[in-house]
Amino acid sequence: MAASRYGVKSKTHMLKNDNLPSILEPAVPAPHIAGTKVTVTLGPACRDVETLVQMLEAGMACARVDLTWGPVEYHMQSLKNLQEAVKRSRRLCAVMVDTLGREMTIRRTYNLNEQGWPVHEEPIPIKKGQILAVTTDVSATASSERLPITYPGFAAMCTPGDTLFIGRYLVNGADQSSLYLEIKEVKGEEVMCEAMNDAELDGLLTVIHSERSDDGMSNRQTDLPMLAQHDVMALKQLSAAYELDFVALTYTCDGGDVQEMREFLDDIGLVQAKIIAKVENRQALNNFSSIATMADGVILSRGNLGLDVAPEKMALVQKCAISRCNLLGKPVIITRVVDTMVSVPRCTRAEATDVANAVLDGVDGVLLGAETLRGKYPVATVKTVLSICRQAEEVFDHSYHFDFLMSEALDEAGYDDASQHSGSQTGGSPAGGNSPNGSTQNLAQLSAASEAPFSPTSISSPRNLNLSLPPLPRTGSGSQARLQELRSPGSHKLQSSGMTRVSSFGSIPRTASVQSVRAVNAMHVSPGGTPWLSKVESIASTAVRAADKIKASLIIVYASTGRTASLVAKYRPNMPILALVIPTLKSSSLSWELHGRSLARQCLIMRGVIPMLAAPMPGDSDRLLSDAVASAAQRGLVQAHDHIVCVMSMKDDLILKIVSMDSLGEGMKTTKTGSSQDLAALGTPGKKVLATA
Ligand SMILES: Nc1ncnc2c1ncn2[C@@H]1O[C@H](COP(=O)(O)OP(=O)(O)O)[C@@H](O)[C@H]1O
Ligand SMILES: C=C(OP(=O)(O)O)C(=O)O
Repeated sequence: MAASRYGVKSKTHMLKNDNLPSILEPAVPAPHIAGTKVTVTLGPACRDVETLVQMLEAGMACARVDLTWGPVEYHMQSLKNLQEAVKRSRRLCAVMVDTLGREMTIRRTYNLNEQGWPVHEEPIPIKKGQILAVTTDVSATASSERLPITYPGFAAMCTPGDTLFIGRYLVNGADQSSLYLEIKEVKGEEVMCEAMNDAELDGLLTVIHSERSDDGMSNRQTDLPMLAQHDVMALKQLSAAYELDFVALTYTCDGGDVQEMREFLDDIGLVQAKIIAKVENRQALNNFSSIATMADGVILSRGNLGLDVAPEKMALVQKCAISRCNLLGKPVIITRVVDTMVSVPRCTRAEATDVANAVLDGVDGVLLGAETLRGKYPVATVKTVLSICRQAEEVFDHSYHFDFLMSEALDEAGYDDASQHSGSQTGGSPAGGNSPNGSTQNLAQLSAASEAPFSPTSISSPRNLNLSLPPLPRTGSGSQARLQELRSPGSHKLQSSGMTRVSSFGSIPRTASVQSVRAVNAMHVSPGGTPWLSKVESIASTAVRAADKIKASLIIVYASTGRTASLVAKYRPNMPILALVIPTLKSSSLSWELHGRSLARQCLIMRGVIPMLAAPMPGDSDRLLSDAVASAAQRGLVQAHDHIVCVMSMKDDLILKIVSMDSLGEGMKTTKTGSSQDLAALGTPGKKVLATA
């Protein structure tokens, strides 16, 4: 089980319960929301206040507005409605803004309907076998013969033999509005293509280019700007009016993109917003380790990914990517779960199995797209997905997951005590990180099309997950320059800082050095060959182990950045995690602001985490905890005599504390001295402090 510098073990599904009759019993209706979180795309089908209230009550944790489509005024109104629904339902909901970024679309005229949502006129019919041009000629009108594309550099991206997919925004790829094309010739600004199927092109048409070649991919997508001008304007406008918790980075190419995005968000004052990197093509899979390391979370855009990756590789890519995110402790979300529910009230068996398998794989959440944007059953979709998740969580083998993480012990490199181990390690494993004999498969290899050499047996090898961190400089140079252009003149922070700025969500701080980030791959084995953990992660994992051993009903984690809470969530305890967010006072120019609400909402995307915002300036420490416990009892999270494991601090030391519920189940049992019950470590009641960080 020891970790290897050649890669880490892949995780297989282990069911805690394989008794069929008992599996058929309904999942105990949980008083809290399922551990796995649902993000909903707001659009015409669901953005009225009443539907939003129903989706919140059904368990929606996060709402996404997507700048790819719809005017910013439309999204402003959606967020206004959401605010009202949150107030009415008294439920927390995180806000995610998704960017247009490198997305390419076909230029078509449209009108705005009375709600301000764009509607196109007649669909464009295409016949299988016909030749048509995708053109960069801006004067062209969209027709069956010529389709003008938004990206001026498009023709330079294309080579005969490449394939194109043109489909309605958020389509499933199998409906009438999905067109597959093969590029035959590139003539100046006209890319001549043959249609592979009949289609009726309707709505906003997105274009996905897939290179024919697997080796030596040109990665020309990198030349597209990382953010569109529209994104920059919209992010500024939306953030002036609403608190934005997450920004989704479309078509992330590598970790460098995430760094640039962080710089940009900080520059426009969105310092609290977390970055969720969207992994949508093979290039992103090639650079997956750097993306997952730098970002606060990852969305596996399975629709787009599925167009660039051979079908037989998709499941393997998904499992591999989820496993890596789990090892890094980064929230990971998948898309395209129940496409069928766009038009019918019940998902297919394959979709239901897919959702459950993703939960067993270790996913944190699912993102609903067309299902809620334009689907007929948005509320039923949220309910269906969450009940599948809840049922799968019942059989998720938490101990196996815990042991898997422990055996690999991949930790947050470059943070606190990590650096002391790095010296003797960084030279040991090359940045490419594959085994010397080349036996390790990495994500890039898994994603290669079927004609590339690939041994199907190798995926079952325990040494298949190579967590190598690819070099930071990327293959293209376009986006960095363009982002500089988008910023105010004279801003050269990126070049001058000399530091790699990365995510701090439960893992690596923004100011970690390039070396420490690169050392991620090398540092999960100590010089002596024994896996090791940072102190915080050691406490977080110990809390999960302790909670398991004493059969606690709840883990309470005090939170100010969310790092400790996310490390506890990483170990996927068998019980909910209450993240008790302690608000902090921060000065901004002349005024003081209370911070904490955004973190509470951001905790909503972590599997198993239920955020609770503590009162500002809470009184004494014991009171704070007993109030939190009483509140957890009111929410049905704990009952009489239950145990609760708490991760908190005392002076500057991080400690574990185990408290018990009173016999009425209303609050915490207190000791004779009136303070909370004994501290305990791994079932050793009465022992004080356990570890410090
Ligand atoms: N026993 C306690 N009483 C009061 N406040 C506490 C106690 N333990 C922790 N806190 C507060 O909770 C917050 C948790 O911070 P920290 O442990 O750094 O979490 P994170 O990993 O989220 O940054 C801090 O503001 C800390 O002061
Ligand atoms: C790109 C997305 O996902 P998919 O690739 O699954 O359509 C999305 O939902 O924004």
